Amino acid sequence: TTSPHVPYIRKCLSLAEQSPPRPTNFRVGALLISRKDDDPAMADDRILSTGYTMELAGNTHAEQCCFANYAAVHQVAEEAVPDVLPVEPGRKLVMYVTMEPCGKRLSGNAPCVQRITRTREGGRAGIQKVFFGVKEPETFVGESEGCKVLTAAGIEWEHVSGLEKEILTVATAGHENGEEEVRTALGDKETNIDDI
Ligand SMILES: Nc1nc(=O)c(N)c(NC[C@H](O)[C@H](O)[C@H](O)COP(=O)(O)O)[nH]1
Ligand SMILES: [Zn+2]
Repeated sequence: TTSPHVPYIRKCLSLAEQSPPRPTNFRVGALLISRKDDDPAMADDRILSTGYTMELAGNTHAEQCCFANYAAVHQVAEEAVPDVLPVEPGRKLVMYVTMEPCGKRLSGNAPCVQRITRTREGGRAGIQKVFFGVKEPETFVGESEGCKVLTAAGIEWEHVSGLEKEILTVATAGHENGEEEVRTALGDKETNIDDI
């Protein structure tokens, strides 16, 4: 059976498809959701914001745009998002992203895990769980650190499997040899000698 989270990842994928292809990053989509506790059918979910890579001006990431869009609606700067996220008894905040939030960026800009963990500063509940459809490939920063940082901040995360190939194909559409990158990331190592 497929995970009930797949439709959310698919929605993030449709966001990612709106991202302008670039060789220097991945095309990613993100959703910020308010979820009722003990609602396994997730029937009472509220989508608070969406974002995709380079949706907003500059070298912006999907999660960054998701927060910035929410901030704009609440007339604050993106950095002030933690102050305007809803705090409602019996509900929690979760995030869906096609790709594991970045723990490091070659540009040196603030990584998205930092934007996520800071929602919990000052004793706020903030974002409690992050669901993503694929781990970040090693293309830019090698072994991804995102999940480790989330865990260290007490934020749960879950890899929702099933859409890896689609996610990686969209993510690498602007890359020189995206197909090769996808195969490598999927672990389809070249046929090795003893398989012949
Ligand atoms: N989770 C995530 N969401 C995105 O929207 C995005 N573009 C990436 N990409 C991760 C990748 O590691 C960085 O794109 C490179 O490290 C280059 O860094 P910049 O993007 O130029 O800051 N990751
Ligand atoms: Zn990022």
